[in-house]
Amino acid sequence: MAVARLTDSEREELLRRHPEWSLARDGDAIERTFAFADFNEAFGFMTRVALLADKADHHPEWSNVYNRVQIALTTHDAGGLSQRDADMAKAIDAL
Ligand SMILES: C[C@H](O)[C@H](O)[C@H]1CNC2=NC(N)=NC(=O)C2=N1
Repeated sequence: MAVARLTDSEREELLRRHPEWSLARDGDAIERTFAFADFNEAFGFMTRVALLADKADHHPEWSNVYNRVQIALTTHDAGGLSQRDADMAKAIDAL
């Protein structure tokens, strides 16, 4: 399914609203790294993100090493950033 990519000004707005995320992959993704007290906390967070992501049918690209979780958001169906990534960043930031 085709999804619209964000315009440059929409991308800037996304970063303004979510300053802890940064652009990656030539502006086609945003990334954020989270650090927790330990693995249990990190994995609990991942579980909450997983439930959100599946409900939204929008899935993160991520990795976990002990207490750290690195998340990249991009929209495969758009070949870059879309409103779905902005919505997911907002939902993750609200956890
Ligand atoms: C068929 C299904 O709705 C699509 O493949 C969804 C699933 N999750 C997705 N997640 C992400 N990050 N990008 C997508 O384009 C995407 N598309």
